[in-house]
Amino acid sequence: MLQVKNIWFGYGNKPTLKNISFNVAAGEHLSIIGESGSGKSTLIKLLYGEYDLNQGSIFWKNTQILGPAYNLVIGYDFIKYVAQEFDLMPFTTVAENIGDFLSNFYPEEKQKRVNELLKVVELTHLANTKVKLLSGGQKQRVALARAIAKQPEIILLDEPFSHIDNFKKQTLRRSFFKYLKEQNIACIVATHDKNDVLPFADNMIVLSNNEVVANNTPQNLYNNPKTPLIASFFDEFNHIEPFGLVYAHQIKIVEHSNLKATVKHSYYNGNHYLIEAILNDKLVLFKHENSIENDTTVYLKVVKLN
Ligand SMILES: Nc1ncnc2c1ncn2[C@@H]1O[C@H](COP(=O)(O)OP(=O)(O)OP(=O)(O)O)[C@@H](O)[C@H]1O
Repeated sequence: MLQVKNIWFGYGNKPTLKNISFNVAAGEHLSIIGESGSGKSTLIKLLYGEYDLNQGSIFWKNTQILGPAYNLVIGYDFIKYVAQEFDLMPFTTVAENIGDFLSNFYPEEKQKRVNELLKVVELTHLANTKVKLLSGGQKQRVALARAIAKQPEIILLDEPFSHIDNFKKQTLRRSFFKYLKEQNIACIVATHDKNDVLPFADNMIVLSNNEVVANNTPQNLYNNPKTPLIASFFDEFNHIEPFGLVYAHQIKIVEHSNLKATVKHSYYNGNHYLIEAILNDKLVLFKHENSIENDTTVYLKVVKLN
C-alpha cells in the first residue's frame, strides 16, 4: 500500500502542498483533480521521489520514497512515472523504445512482450517507425507502453491522454486502465478530464488552496458535490436555493412551478441543448432535448434523483 502521511512541500518559502495524507492500496486506481496550478503535478513528482519533502513521509509497502538528498538516482524499480513531457529516444523505433527496459537474454520472450505492449497502446502498425517521426499523441502512447513494460507495482500518470485525439482516446483509455487492473498495478492519475475518472477510478482526491479538500469515491463526489469546484469538474451546474448545487441535467421544464425563467440562449450539444436562462435575475443552465426560442418564458423544476 502507498501511505502518504502529512506531507508538506514548497518550491520556495510558500507551501505548494500542505498537510497531504492519503492511502492507495495495491491495484487501486486513484485520480487527483484540482484547478490548474493546484499542485497535481507537484504531488505526482513527490510520490516519485523527484523532490525532497519539507515534512511528512511517503511509503510504498515497507520502502520509504525519498528525494534527491537521499538518492543518487531518482526513482525506484517498482514505480514508473509518465510525465507531461515524455522521455523517449527519438532516433530509435517505437518497438525499440518500448523494449528498452526489457532484458535481451530471451529475445523471443522480449519480442512477445513488446508485441503485447504495442497492442495495449494500439501502436502495432508503427512498431518500426522512428519515434521522432511520431505525432504528440503517438509519442504519449509510446511513453505509456514504456512505463508498463517491466510491470511496475505502481504507475504515476500526469494527464496521460492529453495529447491523444478523441477518436483514439476512448478505446485507449479503456484498454490501458483495464490492463492495469488485470495486472494489479496501482495507478495514480492527475487529470482535468472527468472521463479519465468516472468510469475507472476507485477513489479521487480534490486539491484546492494547497490542500486535499475531498477524498472519496467518484460516485459519492459526483452525487453529492460539496463545493462548486467539485461540481464544476463533473458538469455544468447552478446554485439554486433551497436546493443547493444542482447540475444542469437535474432541471426540467414543467407546465407550472414557482421557478419562472426567461430563455436567453440554446447551445447545441449533440444529444441535447444546453439552455441559458435568467431565473430571479441570475443565470441558470439546464439541459433540454430541443432548442428554445430566446425570450420564451419557461417553468422549471429541480429533479435530484441521484
Ligand atoms: N519547478 C518549479 N519551480 C517553482 N514553482 C513551481 C515549479 N513547478 C510548479 N511550480 C508552481 O507550483 C504550483 C503548482 O504547480 P503544478 O504544476 O503542480 O500544478 P498542476 O495542478 O499540476 O497544474 P496543471 O493542471 O496546470 O498542470 C504552481 O503555482 C506552479 O507555478
